[in-house]
Amino acid sequence: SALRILERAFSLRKVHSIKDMENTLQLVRNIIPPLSSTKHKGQDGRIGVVGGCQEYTGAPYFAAISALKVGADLSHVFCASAAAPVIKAYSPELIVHPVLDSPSAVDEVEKWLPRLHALVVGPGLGRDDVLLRNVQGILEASKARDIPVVIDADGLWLVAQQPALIQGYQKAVLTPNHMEFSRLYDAVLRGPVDSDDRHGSVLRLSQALGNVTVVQKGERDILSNGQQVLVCSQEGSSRRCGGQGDLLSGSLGVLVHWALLAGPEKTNGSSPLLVAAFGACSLTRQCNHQAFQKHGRSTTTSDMIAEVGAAFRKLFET
Ligand SMILES: NC(=O)C1=CN([C@@H]2O[C@H](COP(=O)(O)OP(=O)(O)OC[C@H]3O[C@@H](n4cnc5c(N)ncnc54)[C@H](OP(=O)(O)O)[C@@H]3O)[C@@H](O)[C@H]2O)[C@@H](O)CC1
Ligand SMILES: Nc1ncnc2c1ncn2[C@@H]1O[C@H](COP(=O)(O)OP(=O)(O)OP(=O)(O)O)[C@@H](O)[C@H]1O
Ligand SMILES: [Mg+2]
Repeated sequence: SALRILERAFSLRKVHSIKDMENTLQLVRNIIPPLSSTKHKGQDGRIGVVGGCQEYTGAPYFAAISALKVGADLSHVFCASAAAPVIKAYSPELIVHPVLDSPSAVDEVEKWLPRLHALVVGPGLGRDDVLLRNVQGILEASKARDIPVVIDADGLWLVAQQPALIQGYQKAVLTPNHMEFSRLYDAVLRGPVDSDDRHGSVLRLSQALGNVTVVQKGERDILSNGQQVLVCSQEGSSRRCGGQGDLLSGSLGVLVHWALLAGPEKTNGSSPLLVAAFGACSLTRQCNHQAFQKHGRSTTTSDMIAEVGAAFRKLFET
């Protein structure tokens, strides 16, 4: 019957996608640098998070600590002055610069850029005009130095106002949630998203931005660089506490650096940034799954961060 055929087609697609997922996970494993006694501090990643303001201090903390837990050696936060003491007090592991609301913010961050491998721009940034203008300058300076940038949260708000800021920049990855994707899509393609065609929508947005890598987070994550489309449906949970996106963008900062270092030979011709993004999505969802098994409805993002080590081992060190 027609129903049978449909069922069969669906299960075949499912089998296929599990195989695809496994193949892509293997590419992620290929880009992970081996731990070695001959490396010096900093070699496995110096990451900067640009975000954190009066209202939001958790988001930049989650992103920056996740980068460390995934394997970066040093994690910096460039935030507004009011957020700095708070973020420092959360963690002695982070290097916190209270510069984002200073008139010399761009210069202050630019001093550090030669020593950073990737920037994560937006977690907890807020939408204050002064901060956004400074972040615009930081993005321009990062592009001029060819530094990879992951743009999330309010960084995406800025990009929706000024898509030209990242248009065509091959080292940018955008990580919009549902709302952020609609806003970006509307700003760039001047029309509403076709909710029946998520693949096509992500593909078109990436193409319209000049092949910038786009990760649309959701029940399944859809990733595209304007050429290829990947789907990540790693099992997570139904718990949707705030901050999971910050864990994803912070992890992605490190993975992007590792992927670009490894280069396309290690990713079998696939885009390194797409492979990195797939790794960060899988890892975040696996952390969510493991934390939910222990904590159920009381799961919070801190519980997920406590799972990064075990989740990483399970997915990538098998
Ligand atoms: N601990 C911290 O410091 C944290 C701080 N964070 C920081 O907060 C800042 C703002 O970020 P954001 O994500 O809240 O963005 P924003 O555009 O205001 O959208 C929010 C609204 O969108 C909607 N909505 C969402 N999903 C939807 C869906 N699937 N389908 C439909 N609607 C959906 C929903 O609207 P509602 O249901 O209320 O109508 C929701 O209220 C940013 O800096 C970020 O980093 C966070 O990282 C968390 C941890
Ligand atoms: N319905 C869902 N089922 C399973 N996983 C989901 C679902 N929605 C989102 N996720 C996962 O949660 C993570 C964060 O996505 P989400 O859409 O919550 O980001 P966000 O809104 O930016 O989060 P944040 O609160 O940090 O700002 C991603 O890894 C995504 O895969
Ligand atoms: Mg977010």
